[in-house]
Amino acid sequence: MDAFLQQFQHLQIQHQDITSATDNFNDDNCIGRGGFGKVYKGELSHSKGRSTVAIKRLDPRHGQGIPEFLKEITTLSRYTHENLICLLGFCYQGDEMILVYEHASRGSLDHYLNNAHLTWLQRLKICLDAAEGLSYLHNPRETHQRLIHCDVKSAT
Ligand SMILES: Nc1ncnc2c1ncn2[C@@H]1O[C@H](COP(=O)(O)OP(=O)(O)OP(=O)(O)O)[C@@H](O)[C@H]1O
Repeated sequence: MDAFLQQFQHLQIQHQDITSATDNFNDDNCIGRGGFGKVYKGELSHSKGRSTVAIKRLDPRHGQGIPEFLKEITTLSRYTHENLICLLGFCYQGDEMILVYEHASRGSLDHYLNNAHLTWLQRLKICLDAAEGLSYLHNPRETHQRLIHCDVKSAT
């Protein structure tokens, strides 16, 4: 574990910074819930500067453990594409396992797709952008292996 933390030191975020950013995981800052646990919105400093972020707090009752947490960090830190949400950092302190992502300010795609004002041209662009992101994952490069997502959806 020490070697892992050393390798990803640049992505580490202090627990105290996360509790301040979320007002101690106040439900008012909760923006969603998924397979990992609750997701909060907050502003904090991370590997790429300071911005609004999505903070995923792992809830062990959801069946995710340390191996899944470490795998998410190892995998996501290797993939960078404009159509993929970027992993900005993580916190592994005491019992806490937290992942920090770039915040998608327009929310889940399913809400966006329900917007009656969305034109067919815009819908087509969304399809192509999503396909480009997937194509990037599917094509192996020097920095990463081929990745098959297996769970692509517009929301939870
Ligand atoms: N980066 C983000 N920016 C904005 N909102 C987010 C972000 N990540 C998650 N959310 C919100 O939190 C909800 C749950 O996200 P999460 O990724 O945990 O669930 P999921 O997509 O079902 O993942 P899993 O497949 O692991 O269950 C999303 O539907 C979305 O509303």
